[in-house]
Amino acid sequence: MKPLLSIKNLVKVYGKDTRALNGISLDFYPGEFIVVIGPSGAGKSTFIRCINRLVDPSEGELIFDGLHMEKLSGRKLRKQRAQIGMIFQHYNLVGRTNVIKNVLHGQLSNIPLYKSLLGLYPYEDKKEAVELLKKVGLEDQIYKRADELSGGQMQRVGICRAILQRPKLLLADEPIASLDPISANIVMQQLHTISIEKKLTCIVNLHQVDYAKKYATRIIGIKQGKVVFDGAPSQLTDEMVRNIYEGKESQMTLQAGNHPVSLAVGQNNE
Ligand SMILES: Nc1ncnc2c1ncn2[C@@H]1O[C@H](COP(=O)(O)OP(=O)(O)OP(=O)(O)O)[C@@H](O)[C@H]1O
Repeated sequence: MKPLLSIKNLVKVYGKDTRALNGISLDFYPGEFIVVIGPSGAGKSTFIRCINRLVDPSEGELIFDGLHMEKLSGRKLRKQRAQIGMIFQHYNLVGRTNVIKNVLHGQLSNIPLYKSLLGLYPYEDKKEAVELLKKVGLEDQIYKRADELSGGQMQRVGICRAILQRPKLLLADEPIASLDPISANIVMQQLHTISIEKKLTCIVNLHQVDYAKKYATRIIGIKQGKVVFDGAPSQLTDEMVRNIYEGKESQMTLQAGNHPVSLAVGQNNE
């Protein structure tokens, strides 16, 4: 199978010497639900933001759907980025705008500016927006201002907006980090269900290893800007989790699904 996204030797250096990503190479395949875990400051957000070029990589290649993302700019970059949905920790909704309009914003890149300013969204988009909102249990909140919703509800709107964009790849940067446990569970469940229904490839940054094990088809562990685990949830033992979060020398190779993967727990990053 051809990867949807192929990342080669990705490096990100902030300023003079903050090496947030230290040579990451990974292939992601259609339909995978990937969860990225790792300690604070490991480079998870930087990694996910390099993929859609919210952060510009310093070195390396990002081949998404056949195009080199790292080489694109202007209209071409916007067009390619429209194929990648993004869910943010702090939702990034327009607070004063109602729920359905926030969801319809997912289609902004596909309709002329004057139409969006006049609120002239295609009927099909409005229909799908309502269907998505029903799916996440927000059918009664459609005309409510976004800033009147709870955090969990806001994130469910964020999911609908990203899905309405009809992306090939969905990125989620700590989607449940600001939520209480009950809302977090609902959001993860809905994100997972919708991704499967829509046959989306998902890359999700999480701090919660239990959620990673519950939902991921594949877990990537990042530490000090390097991949230190790449495998199926069943292969992630408690000791490996400790190693990812604490640091210990060991090196092994695993087979994750159909993809041969190399696993290096706590490898030396110098
Ligand atoms: N805009 C920036 N300018 C300078 N340094 C940055 C910037 N963003 C991140 N960093 C640094 O890059 C490293 C990786 O940060 P990043 O936010 O990617 O990690 P993370 O794993 O997502 O952490 P967390 O789980 O706490 O969000 C850290 O050392 C961080 O301080």
